[in-house]
Amino acid sequence: MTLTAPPATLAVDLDGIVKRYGAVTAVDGISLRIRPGEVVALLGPNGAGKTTTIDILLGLARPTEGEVRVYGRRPPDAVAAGLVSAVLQTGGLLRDYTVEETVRLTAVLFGKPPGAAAEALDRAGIADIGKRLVGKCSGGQQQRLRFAMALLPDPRLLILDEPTTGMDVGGRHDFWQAIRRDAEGGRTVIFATHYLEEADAYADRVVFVRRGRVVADGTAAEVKALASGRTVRATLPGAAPDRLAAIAGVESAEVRGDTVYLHGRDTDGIARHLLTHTAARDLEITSRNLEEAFLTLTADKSTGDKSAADDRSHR
Ligand SMILES: Nc1ncnc2c1ncn2[C@@H]1O[C@H](COP(=O)(O)OP(=O)(O)OP(=O)(O)O)[C@@H](O)[C@H]1O
Repeated sequence: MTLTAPPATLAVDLDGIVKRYGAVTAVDGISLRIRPGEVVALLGPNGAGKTTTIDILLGLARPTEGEVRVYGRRPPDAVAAGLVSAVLQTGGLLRDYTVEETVRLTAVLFGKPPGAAAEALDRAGIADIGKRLVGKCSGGQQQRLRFAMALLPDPRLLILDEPTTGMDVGGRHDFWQAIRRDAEGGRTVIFATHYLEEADAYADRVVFVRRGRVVADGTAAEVKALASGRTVRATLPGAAPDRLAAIAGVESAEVRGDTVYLHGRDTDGIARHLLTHTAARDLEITSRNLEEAFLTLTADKSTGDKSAADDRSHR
């Protein structure tokens, strides 16, 4: 997919970003273009550079090298203009205020009319718990409160750094429902998460970061295919692994008893070969899940297609 829009219309344009803290290189050359309205998940193991990238987008850290633009502006200018806001994991809430008071106070700080507070509560899906004390809210409700507060400047870009850590399944579901509903109005959303199923379920696009670099970038389905291809499983008694590995398109072959497992990207071609040139039967083609893709892409011996990943990072 090629991006044809001029750079000024991009929500985020990171170009060759490097961030060093002394001897530590937290970000090692990230280039990423995000269009308005995209919901993008940043995934990666601990220390991959996700938070540092987010800090750079929020103007909290300055890159050592490279250029960054948020809606065509330097991050501090974009934040000052109310184009960007963030939902961070902890802090920022006063336990003895009610949910409604908290949002109203924040609206006053932003110079917004009281109606803005009611709208933000509604958008975050917490209008019904407006009278509840913040200290009595669950983790998920508190995150939706932070979301409501972040919505007050009506930002064009919303950034969330691991927003659902510690929430139960129901809380996470409700939180993401509120974010997704809001994003349907065209808001750009970037979130870092450790929950792969969240990226799979809620992001239009998944960016895998490892050691400060983008190792894969695409839809969850594309990233899964890029990372690990698919697997053809078949019953084929007496199969020799080296002959299977020689079939066009096979990247790895495994034999367990009478069952063979052939991994590759052109699984249709592999299946066709098995059916026409061997006695294989009971064929089954399966995708690996995002969890396996993640492990493959972030392992030290990555089998990810680096050149394809690089192409995608410049979309
Ligand atoms: N202020 C800092 N000073 C020194 N090193 C830092 C600083 N901030 C981050 N780092 C280092 O940079 C690397 C990237 O950290 P970062 O927090 O961006 O990763 P992350 O992907 O967000 O990880 P996690 O998922 O654990 O939050 C790590 O090795 C971290 O220790």
